[in-house]
Amino acid sequence: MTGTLSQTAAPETTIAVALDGVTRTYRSRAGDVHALRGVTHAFPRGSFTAVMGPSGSGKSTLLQVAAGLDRPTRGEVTVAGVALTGLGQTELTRVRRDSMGFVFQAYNLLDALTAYDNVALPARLAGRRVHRDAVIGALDQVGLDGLAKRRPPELSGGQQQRVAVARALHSRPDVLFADEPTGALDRGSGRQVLELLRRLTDDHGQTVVMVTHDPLAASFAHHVLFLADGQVVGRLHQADASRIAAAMNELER
Ligand SMILES: Nc1ncnc2c1ncn2[C@@H]1O[C@H](COP(=O)(O)OP(=O)(O)OP(=O)(O)O)[C@@H](O)[C@H]1O
Repeated sequence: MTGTLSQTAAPETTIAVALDGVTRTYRSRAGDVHALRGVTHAFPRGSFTAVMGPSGSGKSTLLQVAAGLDRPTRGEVTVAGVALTGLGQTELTRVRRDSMGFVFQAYNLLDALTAYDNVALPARLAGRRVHRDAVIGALDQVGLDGLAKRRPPELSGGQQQRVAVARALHSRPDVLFADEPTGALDRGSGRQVLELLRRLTDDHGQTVVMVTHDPLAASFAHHVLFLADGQVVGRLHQADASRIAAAMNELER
């Protein structure tokens, strides 16, 4: 661990991800676009939060900035006690690799590799030793330990997405970021993935931050954070899909 990281690390924190006054302005020839305007929010450890809001409200930008894939114009992002601002690219890459997992709408699995090898691949690419128990453990967590030798084309869409979740969990991340993880799935498969994300938080203390357009998907989360025009405009706790849909309708009016 580098000096910067050890100075800023606070492992006892109950906050997995904190955004403090985060602004992100895109500068373009047509003028400035204020994608995030002073967002302050703490994602507690072991919580499942859905981020919702109308198209263009800043959801993807929030996820990118929280995950250190993009830097805020102003404000601070802290992940697992580490302040990301001021970290160099190498340190940032290391924090991302060690503390964060990512799941996207597209599973991004390699068809030529088995489920096992897809889960192990990021660690292998990073030159790290792969422990069989850890890979099987990650597949077990997503309910696929019996299918470790299958290749993606031999799995359903929902099973493929669960392999992608296992791959993200293999590094034991502090936080799992998911961007529309059920966007490409039918309702039943999507439900399995959402139940899995909820179980990971309830039973294993995993923190999950998920961007979604779908009120039903968001209803699996503990908390829903609503964005509009780059700002946090509402929060719901343990809400059902109809309540979330009503809140979205209000925002889209
Ligand atoms: N690279 C960029 N350059 C300029 N403007 C951008 C860029 N990326 C996003 N924006 C703008 O920032 C605002 C927020 O975009 P963002 O993608 O975060 O919204 P979103 O809520 O995820 O939208 P959607 O639901 O449509 O995916 C939008 O006005 C968008 O046009």
